[in-house]
Amino acid sequence: MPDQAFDGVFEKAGATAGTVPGSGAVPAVRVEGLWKRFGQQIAVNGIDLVLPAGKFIGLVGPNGAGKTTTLSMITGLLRPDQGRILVAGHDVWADPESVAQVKARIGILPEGLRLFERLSGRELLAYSGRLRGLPGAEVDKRASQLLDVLDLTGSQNKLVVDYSTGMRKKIGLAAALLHNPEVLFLDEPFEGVDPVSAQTIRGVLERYTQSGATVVFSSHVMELVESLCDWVAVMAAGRIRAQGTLAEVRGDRPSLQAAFLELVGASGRETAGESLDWLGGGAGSAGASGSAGASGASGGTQR
Ligand SMILES: Nc1ncnc2c1ncn2[C@@H]1O[C@H](COP(=O)(O)OP(=O)(O)OP(=O)(O)O)[C@@H](O)[C@H]1O
Repeated sequence: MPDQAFDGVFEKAGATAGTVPGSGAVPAVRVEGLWKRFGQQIAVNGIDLVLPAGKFIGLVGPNGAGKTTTLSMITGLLRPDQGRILVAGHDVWADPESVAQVKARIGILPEGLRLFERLSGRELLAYSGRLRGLPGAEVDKRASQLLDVLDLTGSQNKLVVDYSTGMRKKIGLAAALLHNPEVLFLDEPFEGVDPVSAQTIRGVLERYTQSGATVVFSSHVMELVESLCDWVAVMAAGRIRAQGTLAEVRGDRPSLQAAFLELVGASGRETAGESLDWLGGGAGSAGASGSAGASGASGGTQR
């Protein structure tokens, strides 16, 4: 869990950008008419999105909804076909210079995280910090604090290639936080992370948002989003189905999960699988007509 030792990293979130995150004046992200197509597939279908600063924001949607594509365009990794994106008031795709300016203000933990495998965890942080232009002593201090809080001090000299999935998420998160960004984008940050590490990550992120910074993360786990986020955007089939405070998106449904299923048109899927009447024991696994020979070399022996 974050403690006093961590104050130095987050106490002036966004100070390097010269703005006051969380003031409410400028949204962390504003997206207007955003489109992305891959061949015949429309991944992002003309979306508008406003994500307020200083919030813990969940971007949720079923598989293939367009979440990763949207986050990639917002973070300057993938060029949109059409539309405008402002991050902390800066137009991401206006020109090459603006992409660089936005990248300096944000941190990213992307999907399918690719790290420099032949560096140790500590070397990776040192490299990330220097790449961000931080002085060496400051990088050392922050790296030590992050390694400590994320329970990686004991593994700091191990090569990243030898890290477990959860350790990779944590060192990736540390690298994304090191320069104290204004907005942090995380694609499935809790995937493959054990409950103890998840709790640690959660504590770090909560503290970070309390300092005025913004976290935008994608997830499939509604309970997690419901317990962490104060703002939610629901995406399906390349469109935004709902966006607003957790209470607004949930409406009068009993849970975010219920609201989500309704919003993405998946209510009533509880009976999905009924057509798989051959699946499972005791349902006549040999089949109705003449399949015993194909499936039952043991001569129809049933266990
Ligand atoms: N590089 C690509 N080339 C072709 N199609 C792509 C590419 N990237 C994404 N897509 C398609 O765009 C759609 C949206 O994909 P995306 O990865 O953004 O969804 P997602 O919401 O992040 O899904 P998941 O929750 O499964 O990670 C999908 O139909 C996907 O197949």
